Amino acid sequence: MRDKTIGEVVLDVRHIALSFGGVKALSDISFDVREHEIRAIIGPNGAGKSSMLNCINGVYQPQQGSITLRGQTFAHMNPRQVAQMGVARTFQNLALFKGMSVLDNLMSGRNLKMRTHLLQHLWRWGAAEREEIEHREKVERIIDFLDIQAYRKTPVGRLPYGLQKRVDLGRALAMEPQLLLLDEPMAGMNVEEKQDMCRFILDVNDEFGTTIVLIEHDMGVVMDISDRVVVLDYGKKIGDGVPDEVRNNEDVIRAYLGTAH
Ligand SMILES: Nc1ncnc2c1ncn2[C@@H]1O[C@H](COP(=O)(O)OP(=O)(O)OP(=O)(O)O)[C@@H](O)[C@H]1O
Repeated sequence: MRDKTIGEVVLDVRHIALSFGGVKALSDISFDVREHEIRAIIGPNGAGKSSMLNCINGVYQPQQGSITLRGQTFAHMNPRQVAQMGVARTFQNLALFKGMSVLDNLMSGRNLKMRTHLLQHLWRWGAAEREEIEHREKVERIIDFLDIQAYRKTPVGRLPYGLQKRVDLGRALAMEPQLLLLDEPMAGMNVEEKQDMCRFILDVNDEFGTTIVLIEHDMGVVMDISDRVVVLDYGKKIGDGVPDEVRNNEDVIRAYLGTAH
């Protein structure tokens, strides 16, 4: 494990329950995430991982439980409010504008950070221009960091899937998040692309100090990079701890042997 300092609890999930009609997607789920951690949520298909992430970023409203983000507890917060609290997210099926360039997609990630609005643009050209330059500089830094300079003008839809996932990570990073939620960032990638993505996740964590919650159904991929792992199965938490504890947990072994993973 790398040498790094794990801090205070920044996200505290308590007794979350979520149902869709008769389907219990999540039952009494509790776990916490500490500053600077890479925290994985793993589990077989349908275990409730995406539902959990959707509760954290305000897309789903759980019927029970609470989520505390940097000391602020919320029952009903919408995704925009959560984003304004410094939480960014990538999506399993990508949330990119396929016809737009890499650069413009990354600029779209800075929307929340833009202070000057249309009216101000009309009255205060200078301020708006300065702000635009500042945003572009931030985005250019992310482009360098993710090593995608060669594609900055390319429409995202023309890029191979692995690179599109990297751009989606860049769009989330453009929000300068304190907490980054990654929804299966390695899904659908070949081995080399997975290694690259692991490297970028570790670098984001190291260089920006970003706390990361990562969901994945492939246990092997996340074990090397995660500080602690929560395991869900059929909406219940069956394991929680450092990778070695989770690897040797009998309930976890049983859940994974019972599936095709
Ligand atoms: N919007 C929804 N409406 C109805 N049922 C849902 C909805 N979202 C999730 N579910 C159900 O909740 C359960 C958990 O699904 P979820 O997508 O959270 O699991 P997952 O662990 O992310 O699975 P996967 O690895 O396949 O993405 C499943 O039974 C799923 O069918």
